[in-house]
Amino acid sequence: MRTGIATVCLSGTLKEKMQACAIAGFDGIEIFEQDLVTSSLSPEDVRKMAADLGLTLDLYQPFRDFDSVTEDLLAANLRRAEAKFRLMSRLGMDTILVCTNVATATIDDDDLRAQQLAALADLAGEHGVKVAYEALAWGKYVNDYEHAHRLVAKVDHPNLGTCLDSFHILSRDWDTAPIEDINADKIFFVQVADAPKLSMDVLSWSRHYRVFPGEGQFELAKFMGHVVRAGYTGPVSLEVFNDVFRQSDVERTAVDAMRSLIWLEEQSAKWLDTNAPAAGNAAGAGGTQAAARRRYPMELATLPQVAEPAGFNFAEVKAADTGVLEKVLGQLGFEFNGRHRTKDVQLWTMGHARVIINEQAPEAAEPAIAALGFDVDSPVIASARAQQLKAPVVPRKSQANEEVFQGFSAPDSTEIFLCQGNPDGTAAWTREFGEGLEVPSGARTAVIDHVNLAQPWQHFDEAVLFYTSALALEPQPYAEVASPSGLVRSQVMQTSDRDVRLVLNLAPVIQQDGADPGTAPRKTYQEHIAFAVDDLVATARAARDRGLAFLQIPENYYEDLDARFDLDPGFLGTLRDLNLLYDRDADGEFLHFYTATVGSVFFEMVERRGNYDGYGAPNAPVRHAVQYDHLHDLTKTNH
Ligand SMILES: O=C(O)c1ccc(O)c(O)c1
Ligand SMILES: [Mg+2]
Repeated sequence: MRTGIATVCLSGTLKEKMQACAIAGFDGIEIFEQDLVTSSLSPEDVRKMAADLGLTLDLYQPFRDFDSVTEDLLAANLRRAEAKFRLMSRLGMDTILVCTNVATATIDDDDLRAQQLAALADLAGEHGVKVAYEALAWGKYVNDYEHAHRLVAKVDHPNLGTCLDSFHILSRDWDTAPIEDINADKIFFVQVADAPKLSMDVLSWSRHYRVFPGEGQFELAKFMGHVVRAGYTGPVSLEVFNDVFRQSDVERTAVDAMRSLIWLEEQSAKWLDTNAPAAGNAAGAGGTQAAARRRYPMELATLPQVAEPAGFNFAEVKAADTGVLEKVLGQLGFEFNGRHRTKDVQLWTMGHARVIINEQAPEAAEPAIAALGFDVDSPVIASARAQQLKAPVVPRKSQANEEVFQGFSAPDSTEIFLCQGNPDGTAAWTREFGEGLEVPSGARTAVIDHVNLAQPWQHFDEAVLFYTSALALEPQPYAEVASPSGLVRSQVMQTSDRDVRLVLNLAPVIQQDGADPGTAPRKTYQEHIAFAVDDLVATARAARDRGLAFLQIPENYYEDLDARFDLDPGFLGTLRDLNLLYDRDADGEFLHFYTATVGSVFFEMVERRGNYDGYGAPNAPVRHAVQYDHLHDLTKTNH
């Protein structure tokens, strides 16, 4: 699959964008007109720079508001087009995207449109240019790819073809199956973008909220499957208008973009292998699906295959002064299992929940989540996959006879380790802390239930794709939770059996009182690790007896809880007494409590009753508000 990206996806100057695209490994780029017009580089410079960087210049775009116009306007539009064709010849480019008219169209007549497009194609032919006609989802008269292609077919000119853009097609819910019926020679270009499902006008959605494949909710593998079956072999090029990507680090965004195409290529191959072509498609006849896929002219690379992770292997917290972490874990009921024989780390366990306290933090570093270990079938295969998806490798020192973990840095800089757990729930590496520390047991008592990681605003989408593609977690639609410092976007990534649940939170940055203006706001991201136990009330009582500082829940919460659930007064009293939170739905019940925050980390204990599958979402605003209050109290007493 030839990969491409439109310069409009990235921040920086045209030169910076081109360099970042080459570093990330793209085959070619689309030049977005504004990037050229505003550049100090001459078209000849751009042509040379692209050649030097090994990038092909695949598409010049957009050319707007051409068709469905009066005769006067048509003449002006042809003149405008000719100027662009001349420019393209200086750039050494041969394909231009012409999008359907949104602004100046006044005549809704397909015959007239076809005549006008034919005139454009004739002119393009004189300049050796190919016109790729794209239906914008908000085009005045033409906003559907099949309509645009009917016009292309009607004109039947070698210099006029179709541009398929997944956003315009999937945002309108158009059926993608008819793409297969388009003559491949007539598909001049394919653009891909994903997007979250939002209910807003399609223009604003398209201009601000597109994301890279795998970061939204469109069925892009299916879209691509139909494109491949049509016989298309040209570039598959990202065109993502996104406010965040356009202001974040250009090289990093380009790598995120490339990862999305590598992943989409694999997903498209998988889709083709598991979906039978409609009867009559030549390549579908006989043989296996995979063999059928290989008969299509576009070659699709695949990746090392991994199953979903089977569970959390460990969580690691790090601090310069680990005393308070040790205290809190002890109060929660964790057992200290000793120190590692060669490294400055401690092991704490409760059932099969393993927490490593890492003492190798820089001076004055406050407690924070540093790493997560996941159980996978084959750490080597999973690691190969992650590396092919451009995940940055984390070196981890180890001695002879010690388990070597394959590790990667996630976009939020949490280190992700790929481990091999035992079927009895134990982990072999605990031997490095002492013999016989873990009791084998199939029971899922005291395990890591979920981990909640705060995401910097500019890396949220990248994180979703990272965990989806490298770790095979399934993203769920995101929710927004009210907090005193703003809405917190919260997205669950999980395995189908829920043995791994990761919650990504886009946390607003709180400007603390008294912070020096002009200095960067102190990060107040809070992250947490939640452990599931069998009897939360007993766990809470024991923790209270050991002196644990619970997150204090306001009385108003319990009054509201009673109003909503009509709870037994004794049970309500217990919840109130122990600062427990409660939720219930058709599937079951959820009891949980939180510890006070230490550094940027806090802990949660949960009990899931029945098949309760959530996280106590109605309680999240209460937690945020109490933590916010507490943070303010702390900053006030500091000044
Ligand atoms: O938003 C637009 O105007 C626009 C322009 C060119 C495209 O290829 C496109 O998909 C959208
Ligand atoms: Mg487009």
